[in-house]
Formats: sequence, C-alpha cells, structure tokens
Amino acid sequence: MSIKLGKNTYGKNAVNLSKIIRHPDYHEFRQISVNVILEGDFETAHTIGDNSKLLPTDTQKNTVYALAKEHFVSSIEAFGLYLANYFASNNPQVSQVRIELTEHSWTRMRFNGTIHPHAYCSGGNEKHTATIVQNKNGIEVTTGITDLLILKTTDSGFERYIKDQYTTLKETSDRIFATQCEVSWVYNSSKILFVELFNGIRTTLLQTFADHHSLSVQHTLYAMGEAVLNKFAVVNEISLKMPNKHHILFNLEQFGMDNKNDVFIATDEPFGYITGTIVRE
Ligand SMILES: O=c1[nH]c(=O)c2[nH]c(=O)[nH]c2[nH]1
Repeated sequence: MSIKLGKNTYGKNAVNLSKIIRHPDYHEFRQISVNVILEGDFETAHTIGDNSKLLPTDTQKNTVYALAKEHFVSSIEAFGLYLANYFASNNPQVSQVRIELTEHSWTRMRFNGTIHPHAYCSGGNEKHTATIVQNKNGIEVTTGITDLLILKTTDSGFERYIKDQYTTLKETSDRIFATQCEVSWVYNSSKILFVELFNGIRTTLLQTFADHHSLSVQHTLYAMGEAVLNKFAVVNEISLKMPNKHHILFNLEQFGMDNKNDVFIATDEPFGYITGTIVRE
C-alpha cells in the first residue's frame, strides 16, 4: 500500500491591515483582514523537505501590505483580484490562489448633521466579506456579509407545523424575528461595480427582511435570496445562514399579570439554525 500527499494548501491567515486614504478635506479609514491560501506543486516540500517551490508565508504577508499602498483604494473585491492575479502570475508553481478578505465597519462621526473629517465610531460587528479564487478555469468572486444582526418586532409567525408527543411550542402569528445573518453571493463576472452592487444587494436583503410577511425563517430566507436574484442579473447564486435568535414570551401569569406579547426572554442557546442556497434553474 503506497501513501501519498492528498489535497494541501498553505498561506498566511489574518493579515490585518488598516489604511488612511487622505482626501483634501477628509480622511477615509479602512480596516481589513486578509487570508492568502495557495494550492500547487508543493509535494516535495512535504515529502522530502525541499522548500525550493515555497514562497514563504512571511513574504505573502509583506506582499499584502506592499500592494495595499497602491491597490487598496476602493473595494475589497478589487484589491483581492489584484492580489490573486499578482500571486498567480508571479508563481508558476501555484495552481490556485484564494484570497479571503473581511472588512470591519467604521462610520464617520456626525455632529449636528455635519460629518467629522477624521473621527470614526465602530459600525458594529457587521462585516463585508469577499473571496477571490483564481485558477486555470478563471476567476470567481464571492461577496458577502457576516454578523448582520437584524430584528423585526412583528409581521412574523410560525404556525401549522408538525405536532407530536414531544411538541410544547405554541403556534404564534406574531413573534419577534431576530437573526445574525451570514450571506454570500457569487458574481458571474469580475468586471463589475463592486461597491454599488454591494450597497444595492445589502439594501435589497434588508428591505425584503423588513417587508416580508414571514411564515417562518425558512420562508423569509428564501424571499431574501429570491429578491436578490430577481434584481441583480450578475448574481447566480446566494447562500444565507440565519440562526433564529429566540425571544420567548415570559410567563407573567405566575404573577397574575397579562403578557400582551411585550415581555420576552432573549435566549442565546440552543438556537434554531436555518441555512439555504438559492440558485437560478
Ligand atoms: O421559523 C421557524 N422555523 C422552524 O423550523 C422553527 N422551529 C421552531 O421551533 N421554531 C421555528 N421557527
């Protein structure tokens, strides 16, 4: 029985980078984290310790900072495409470059309607993500959002589900719907307006969540994905992960009080976890 190396990758993870883009009248601040993941002809590095085909991960990290100076000026997608192409075209031993980018949200401070030129507040946990994969088949760009914490106080219910001997859940036509959504979508082109598309798709997701008459998390997950595919021809596929962050009606009857659907226990665990991918047929 012979033994051989199976799938393998290497690269630098969590290359954390911040950048000030100095405009004449204000400073733009960006903070990102980049993972570089290479696949290729690295068998002898593993089997006989021959490092001659290895671009050190330390050099990969330095390359991210060096290329950020000139090439991280607009979207993380555009920067990721530049990085992927740089590593692919300068390293014949590499068969696939995968660049994963996460952008942290910072929002400029506002006082009496005036935006401060160089002071920022955290924009919360929500992050914009992008993954670029470049190989012999071409280039694929996937964009997404993580930690998108959203909630609505009504227009959500859960009824007419299976009931068996262990069912205790009460049907409701009016409940809180809260989720920490993770969404990602695949573009069918890499020559598109990434910033405008991101903003448009994010708004479409939020608007659909807000306006949808939700009969379940599954129902709204599908509606959100469907709305994006209907509106954006450059998106072929969208995946959503929607943990159900339960807000359970608290029993006030034990104190002789009515709970008119206004006092809840917010529970972290266990939580319902609903995921789905919506594609074009
Ligand atoms: O929207 C929901 N989907 C479910 O599958 C489910 N299961 C459950 O207990 N509550 C809910 N809510």
